[in-house]
Amino acid sequence: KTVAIVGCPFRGGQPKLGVDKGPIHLVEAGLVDQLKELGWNVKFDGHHQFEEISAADDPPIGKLKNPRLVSKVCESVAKVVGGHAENGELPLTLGGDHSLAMGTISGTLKAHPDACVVWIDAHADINTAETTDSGNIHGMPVSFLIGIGEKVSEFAWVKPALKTNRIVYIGLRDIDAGEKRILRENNIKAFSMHHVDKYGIGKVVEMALDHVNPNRDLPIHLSFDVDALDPSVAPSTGTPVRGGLSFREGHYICEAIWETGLLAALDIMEVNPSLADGEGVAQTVAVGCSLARSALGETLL
Ligand SMILES: N[C@@H](CC/C=C/[B-](O)(O)O)C(=O)O
Ligand SMILES: [Mn+2]
Ligand SMILES: [Mn+2]
Ligand SMILES: [Mn+2]
Repeated sequence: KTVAIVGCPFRGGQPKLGVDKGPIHLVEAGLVDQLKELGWNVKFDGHHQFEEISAADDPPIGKLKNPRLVSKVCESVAKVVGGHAENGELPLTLGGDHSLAMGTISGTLKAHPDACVVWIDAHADINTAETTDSGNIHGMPVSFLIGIGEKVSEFAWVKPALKTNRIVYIGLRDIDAGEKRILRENNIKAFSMHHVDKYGIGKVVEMALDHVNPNRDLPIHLSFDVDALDPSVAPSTGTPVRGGLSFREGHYICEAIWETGLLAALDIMEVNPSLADGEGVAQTVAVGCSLARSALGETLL
């Protein structure tokens, strides 16, 4: 089996510097060799170089910031991820901010139209152009993927290919009012940290998969935003929120998804190596690598 690492040094979906350095830190922590150790044939053709669009050429559209840049980058990522998936490889996208998931999931759905999405995050990332307060597009990718909200012509390439019953969230705890309404109105299944506390992570993952993959026969795209983890576990990330997943809960999710044998694509997003102190950065990068390993077959026994 081949895993294709797609390094995406991109920060245009959010304002903090440094998240574009996530991929290089993850690779330099030894991720390629770690995956080879697990028996994977690893394809890594270097980090993608995204063409810049100057701020002067990319004024906000409504509230949306860097819209043309985000759109262009995500469109190219969709082609790359879709290409790897169509080659029968497993694309492992390293972010970079979570707006990239507009590209990765579009790519996966092109190769696997019946794929379901397991979205691990403190946030729902489902704001539309109308509901966003920040205008940061890393808070919006899911709305484009399911095709809700006013159309933004720059994003016309994003097909509404994700059905609302094919996505499930785990780890939510910082949702905007508009997003709560969208989740409710679209009957989108979401397991917050309340549910994790109430049922335990094992039951939550089972219920999540029962919802999006009842017969365990659909390919799974796992999109993991490291801010789903508690900030004590992954401090170096742009939008940390207290009360998150423990180290083990995060890794359990990845192990359980691997156990299904249905993993088709993986995103490890929002590692920003420029925010915490040295120890916190090393810890966050190491957890990004270990989550990837767990999702790709590393077991404890
Ligand atoms: N909901 C907030 C936060 C978005 C967080 C995005 B992240 O999950 O990708 O970190 C916003 O819309 O700005
Ligand atoms: Mn490539
Ligand atoms: Mn996110
Ligand atoms: Mn998040």
